Amino acid sequence: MSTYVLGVDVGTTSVKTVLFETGSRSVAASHALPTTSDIIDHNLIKAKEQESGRIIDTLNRCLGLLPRDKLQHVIRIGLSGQMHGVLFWKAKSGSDWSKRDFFTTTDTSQLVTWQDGRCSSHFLSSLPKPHSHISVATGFGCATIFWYMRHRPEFLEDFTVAGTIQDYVVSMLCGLDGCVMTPQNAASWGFFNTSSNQWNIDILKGAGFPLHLLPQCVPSGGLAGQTCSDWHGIPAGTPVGAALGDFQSSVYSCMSAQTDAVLNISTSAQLTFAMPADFRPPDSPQPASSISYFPYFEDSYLAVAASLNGGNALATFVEMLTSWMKELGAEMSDSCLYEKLIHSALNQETSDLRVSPTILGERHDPLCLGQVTNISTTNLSLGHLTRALCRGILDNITSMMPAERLQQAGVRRIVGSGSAIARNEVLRQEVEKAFAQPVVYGQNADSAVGVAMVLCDLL
Ligand SMILES: Nc1ncnc2c1ncn2[C@@H]1O[C@H](COP(=O)(O)OP(=O)(O)O)[C@@H](O)[C@H]1O
Ligand SMILES: O=C(CO)[C@@H](O)[C@H](O)[C@H](O)[C@H](O)COP(=O)(O)O
Repeated sequence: MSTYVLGVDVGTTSVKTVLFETGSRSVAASHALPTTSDIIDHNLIKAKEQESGRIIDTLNRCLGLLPRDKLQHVIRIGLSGQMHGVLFWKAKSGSDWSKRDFFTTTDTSQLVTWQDGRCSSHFLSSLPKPHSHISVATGFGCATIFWYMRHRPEFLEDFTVAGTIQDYVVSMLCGLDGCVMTPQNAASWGFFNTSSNQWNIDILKGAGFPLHLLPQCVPSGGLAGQTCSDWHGIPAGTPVGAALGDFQSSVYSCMSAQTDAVLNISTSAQLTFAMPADFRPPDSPQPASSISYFPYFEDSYLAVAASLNGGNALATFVEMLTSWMKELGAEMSDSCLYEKLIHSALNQETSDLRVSPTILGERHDPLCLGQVTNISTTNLSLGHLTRALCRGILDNITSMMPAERLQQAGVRRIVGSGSAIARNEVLRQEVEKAFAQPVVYGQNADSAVGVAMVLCDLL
């Protein structure tokens, strides 16, 4: 009889689910659905929040699409998801299981995501200096909590637990009172030391930070508990892994050699390679560096250029066109627009138009926003713009991780992953032009596959 590991990735744009067959180590079924959970709040400039209830509803629908007979034979569950973000809930009442074998959200806040820009450089410079090699940026969980502490302390009084969206799902599945978090996600919140795997308790305490909101740290690849109830046909008592970062999970799904670099483009974009096993990060943060070192498994690290501007730059372009067309009295679905844009750029092999797509800035240079330059009368077609935008996304990430750095690290191959790459041939063409090394492509729904593989490897 076949058994499966369920892998779930709660991404910024979509939820992905896969059933990974343990015997053949292959994907038996998978689904992805957009969450359409973005909250538009004109009162809070630069806020980027998502409705956690809609994300969980999408998760329920996505699981409902998987074959029930196979779900009954799931022996482990792994979750990954968007890092850095934070949501808050009340212990014991964060979810409602009364609707049969799935849960919905109850006393939870919205999710403040990694794209949130409410913490200005001025605000960040007023925070204590972390004892960590990772500097704190806007959109990082601890920075967001500090922001609430200073600007809306009454908001925090409503909640007793905090975590990333993937940690929340794990807590609800296991019926935990608190939240457990792996170093992969904890590092993404800031004020976490990856050498000792501990929060900067003394520094945070000194600054009046609400320490009870810090999750308990458990190893990446470890278990958080067991399902407290039947879940979409998966029997109660099934072991659940502590949630991983989507970045590390996508790398796990497709990095097969030490000489591979992985380029993932989903909503955001990351270009990364594995550091040698004996690498240890510097003692203090280097906020001006475009390369950071994120914990992988055990004591190992990935060097990463983590760009805030990946597939979201294309999505913003599509949104902009949709709103212009609406004003002009025309309508077209997003998927139709993507198809037409990609088609027009495939017919426009190069462009002298230059698009710098850094609409969210970058963590090492938050004030450097997007630009369009070299505009002439002959390069204004949709084909030119789409081609230049795709090239700009690649130019930006390769400027953050220069070719010499990849060469020095001995990178011999680029593995492309993420659905922005999988669904966009123009982007794939630009990826292939951007690197001296050959490019191969990973699986679809990479992070969900990766986290399922991690849980399978624990068997
Ligand atoms: N119909 C489409 N055709 C091509 N690309 C698309 C389409 N819809 C979304 N995308 C791209 O996919 C990106 C989202 O990828 P996804 O893997 O779902 O993100 P995440 O893992 O962050 O949730 C979008 O930002 C956009 O660039
Ligand atoms: O920024 C980093 C790491 O610092 C990224 O690896 C991290 O995955 C992203 O910020 C978020 O997790 C969003 O991921 P995604 O939804 O774009 O897949």
